[in-house]
Amino acid sequence: MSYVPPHLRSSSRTTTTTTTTTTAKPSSRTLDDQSKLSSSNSHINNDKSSGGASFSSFSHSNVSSRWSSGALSQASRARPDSVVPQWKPSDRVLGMKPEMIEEVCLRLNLDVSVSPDSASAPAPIESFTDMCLHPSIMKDIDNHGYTTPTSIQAQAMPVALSGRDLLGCAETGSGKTAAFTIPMIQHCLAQPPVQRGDGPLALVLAPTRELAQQIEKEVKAFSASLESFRTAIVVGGTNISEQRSELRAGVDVVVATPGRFIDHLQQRNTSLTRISFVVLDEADRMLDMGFEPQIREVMRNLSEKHQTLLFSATMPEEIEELAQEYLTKPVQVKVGKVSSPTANVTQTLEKVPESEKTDRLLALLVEEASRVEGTGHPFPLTIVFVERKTRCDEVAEALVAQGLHAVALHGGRTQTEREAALRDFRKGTTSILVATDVASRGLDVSGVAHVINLDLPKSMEDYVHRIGRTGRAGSMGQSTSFYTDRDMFLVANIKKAISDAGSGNAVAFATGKTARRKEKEAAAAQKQARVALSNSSTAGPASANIEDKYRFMFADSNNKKEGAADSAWDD
Ligand SMILES: Nc1ncnc2c1ncn2[C@@H]1O[C@H](COP(=O)(O)OP(=O)(O)OP(=O)(O)O)[C@@H](O)[C@H]1O
Repeated sequence: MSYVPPHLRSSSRTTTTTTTTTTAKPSSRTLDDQSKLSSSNSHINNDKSSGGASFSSFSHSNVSSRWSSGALSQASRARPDSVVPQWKPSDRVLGMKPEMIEEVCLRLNLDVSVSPDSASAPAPIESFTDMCLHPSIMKDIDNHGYTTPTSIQAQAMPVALSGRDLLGCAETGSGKTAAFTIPMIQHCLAQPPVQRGDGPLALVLAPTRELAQQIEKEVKAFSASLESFRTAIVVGGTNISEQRSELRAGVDVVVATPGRFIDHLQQRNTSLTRISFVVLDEADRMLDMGFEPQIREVMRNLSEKHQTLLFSATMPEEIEELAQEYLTKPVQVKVGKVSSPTANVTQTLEKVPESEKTDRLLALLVEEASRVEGTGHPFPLTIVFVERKTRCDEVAEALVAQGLHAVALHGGRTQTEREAALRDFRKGTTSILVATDVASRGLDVSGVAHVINLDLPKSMEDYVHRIGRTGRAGSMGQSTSFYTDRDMFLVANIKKAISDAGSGNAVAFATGKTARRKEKEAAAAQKQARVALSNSSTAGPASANIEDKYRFMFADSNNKKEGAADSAWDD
């Protein structure tokens, strides 16, 4: 196959209208659901500060929110108090001795810590049965095919079920979603039923629409057997009026991107009044994307008695700052080394001049296509990450022109296009997804075999999340990253990760603002050095002899600061 450059081809993308996805089940919670729940709970008290106390005396009078009270039409009706489910694990777990707990933590590679003035963390639980969950949730866990909790689930679930705040960190693809989804549903079942005009009982905020939609599916899956459980997805790019009716009717759980959720609060379509369970998934990404004001606004206006869970595969210092501000005596659960690439992915680095990247990508993919041809196997699902939206379209077009099944996913496409791209990729009808960082966090597509970084990301954190789209849930994956001279600082880190993984030594990277500043400074210093070298080796200020491979560094388009928003902004 020969490569046709993008400028010689025509683009025929169409724009379509938007849709909305919401879940509504008819009636409010049945008595049966609640009686099953109380039988699955014990009668110990739970308290965030002590590890167990009752929230039953909770009152909303101290909530100073613009949105939290009186936001909806039925504001005059007294809101029921939130309840901390009086949960306890099985007697077997309750009887575990400290040395047994230590042995389980060691075996599951768990690092659990609490602040000195708070109660110790609940014991990790190695079976779903030992969690004494509502029978319908147990049924749905079974239907989902989960037999044993993953390490993060083993520890995070009992923490969440006991009403404590949590800072959870575990590698990509390790099951963090169910670690909060399952306890969240159990928590909601213990609350007085939601009525029309009530705000939700639980809120999950996620950085991108795709991730929010995926989490909503997971909530639905684990609440499928609960007749009355209602979940709403609230993301930008979809029909706001349908979301409004859904929210006003009253839902148990809202899964949202921050911007759109704030829109609904401002329009008084929902409120924070009844929220007693909050999850910030990929919180560091939300901060990166500029959602900090929205997150703070929500967190500041919540009722006093609520529990908060923060999850990510990387734990930059901003997250720890956020945790300090908004978590009350949290239990910190870390699985393995924090912020390191998953050991399930074989990482390869390849130096490719900027101008040759697309050709090299095509060669790689065409070679792969010939390898599977005639074997009866489909082309392995592959994600190609690029830096910018425009490049994303160009690369996808280049691949399609070669007869490969590729589609672009980025924040510049319509919601319908984004959903269709991901749906086709999930189904396998499109085997190559060319994406910006909008797809780098949390996306779980089973069978992704290869992640290719056509452009390296800006930080090690993003690298860890990107390559974590493969090698999930214990499967093995492969990553190939192209790099140029401008990426040398990041490349040094990746090389270290590869050599450490080779020696069985997962390495934790410095992450967060400081690390990113250092990465930027190092890149700028390298660039300056190259400019100086280039100037001194050429005849004059025109620097006409800049090698082609360095030209991108001087081109105007390269200086345009499109920022994280270009790759991943969502609302
Ligand atoms: N206990 C379990 N048993 C079997 N499969 C599981 C279990 N828990 C989660 N999984 C599966 O593992 C995959 C990864 O889970 P999930 O998407 O929650 O990972 P994650 O830790 O949130 O990853 P990321 O950091 O990339 O967001 C999913 O396909 C999920 O269905």
